Amino acid sequence: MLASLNVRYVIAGHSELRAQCGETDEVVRDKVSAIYRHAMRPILCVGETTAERNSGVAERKVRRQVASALGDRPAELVAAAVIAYEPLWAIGAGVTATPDDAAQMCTAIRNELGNLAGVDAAAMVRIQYGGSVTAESSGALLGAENVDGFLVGGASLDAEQFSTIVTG
Ligand SMILES: O=C[C@H](O)COP(=O)(O)O
Repeated sequence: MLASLNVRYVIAGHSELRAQCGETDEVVRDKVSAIYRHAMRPILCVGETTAERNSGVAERKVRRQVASALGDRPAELVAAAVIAYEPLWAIGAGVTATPDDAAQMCTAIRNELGNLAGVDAAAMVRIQYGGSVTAESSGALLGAENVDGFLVGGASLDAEQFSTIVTG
């Protein structure tokens, strides 16, 4: 149905669905398969909880989410994916990851994509940051290594602010 409406991008693995609707890594992989099967592109959401960050397993968790959804797929499909790194502690929280934190995780994601599909495919993947992005924080975050754009939530409800994020 989405494909027949000319939808091009579909979100999979959003943290709320993972947390509240039992969307496991296996379900996310199946969703991503369905998205590709219908010639659309997945926006794969990944991210860690506060507890996972504090206990030092954040990067391992996020890499596992990426590998589970995109591993063993043709490089051209991996290249067509968008990854949204959305740390759960930042979503709708008014707390934004620092540019350094975002860069560190987005670089780890790019490296994992390189392991899965090669550096050329990995370089083509758009990696977004999501989590309390505002017009004030967007400039510095966009300057962070391997942050290619944003998945904006609350700030998109304010036309002026969203416009500032889009135009820079
Ligand atoms: O899914 C959540 C959004 O992408 C991020 O929402 P937020 O910008 O309100 O934190």
